[in-house]
Amino acid sequence: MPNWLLPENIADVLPSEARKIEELRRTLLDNFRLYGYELVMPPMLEYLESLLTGAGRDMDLRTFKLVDQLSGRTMGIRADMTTQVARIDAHLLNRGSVTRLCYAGSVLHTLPSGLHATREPLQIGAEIYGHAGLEADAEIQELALASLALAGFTQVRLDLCHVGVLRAIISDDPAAKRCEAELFSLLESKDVPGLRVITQTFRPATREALLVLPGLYGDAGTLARARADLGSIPGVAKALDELESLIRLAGAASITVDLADLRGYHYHSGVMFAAYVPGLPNAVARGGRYDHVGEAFGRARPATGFSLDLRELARLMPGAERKRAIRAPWGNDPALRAKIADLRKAGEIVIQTLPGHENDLDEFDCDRVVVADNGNWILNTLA
Ligand SMILES: N[C@@H](Cc1c[nH]c[nH+]1)C(=O)O
Repeated sequence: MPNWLLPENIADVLPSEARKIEELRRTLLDNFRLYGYELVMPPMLEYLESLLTGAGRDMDLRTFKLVDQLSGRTMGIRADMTTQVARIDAHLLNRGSVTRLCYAGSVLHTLPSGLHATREPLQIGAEIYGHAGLEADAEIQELALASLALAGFTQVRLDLCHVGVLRAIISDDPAAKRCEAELFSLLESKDVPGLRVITQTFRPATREALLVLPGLYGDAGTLARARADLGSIPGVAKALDELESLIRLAGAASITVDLADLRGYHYHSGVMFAAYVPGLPNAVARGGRYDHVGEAFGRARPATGFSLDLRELARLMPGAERKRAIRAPWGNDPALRAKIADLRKAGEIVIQTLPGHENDLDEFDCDRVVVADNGNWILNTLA
């Protein structure tokens, strides 16, 4: 085995891809800043208990674990940054008012989420703490759509869901509550035969409602169907009201509803959404409300946010144009060095040709060259 072989679903990022990713990272973070989001940088690894606080079993399975040689305690490498940021809000900042935070960093997954998915996504996201109203969810959805638009995706569909519907259905049925984790995964995969089997021991009303859920997807009219089928269950109407209000707040965005699309790490507590672009089966961004995570860190704070994988988004973006650049000779002449420094100060890429490499191909599209002209260094256009 060659010693440079990388593990499965782990890859180097080569220059042209790295440039796309990095430019997108900067663009999105700059845009978050325009909305008032402050950048935070949680650690790559931390003690397992704090890392998994508030998150479900899926996150535990996805987290790489190792032993800390200093303390002897088990540490985990983050698989998701959202709960870390919730901890920062709950413990470190201790602000009473609304706090908007954003972040970008690598996360690691023990297992890939799909056959070709990376195990090292580059997660970027934004979160609002301290506002329980749907206005915060609407802002987060707007920001998710704005981020995708900045990446060149204008035809985006938002798929809405509400975890309160499932929770309301099973709340009075102890047998169903014990199977909550299994129900989540059966609903996510719309596995109706599986649902039929698992619900056999549930109350008939719970069973009936759960078997209806996978079919409740489509345009906003789905909410009326859901009301007719499930509206009498305490708690369901409130969740559907929230979805309806959010659709109204979202205005022009293209929105669909899928009441079984509960994918995620199961820390969400209310409205959830997934963003889809044409031709791709997997969501390019996910988000939603997770009001109880802060509580686990000692401070209950309403919370909502979204995140996406920059590597995946950059891969899907139309090919980046090669950057225009200037070629310059190598030399020690102070006038040449000053000319090059001025050009770089003005934001130009200037590549000095090292001796013996005059005929090498450039990674950059060099359309100009610095040449000597009567004792001056001037810029000439390259054919
Ligand atoms: N981090 C979540 C999405 C999210 C961000 N904030 C709230 N939810 C996920 O990866 O599914």
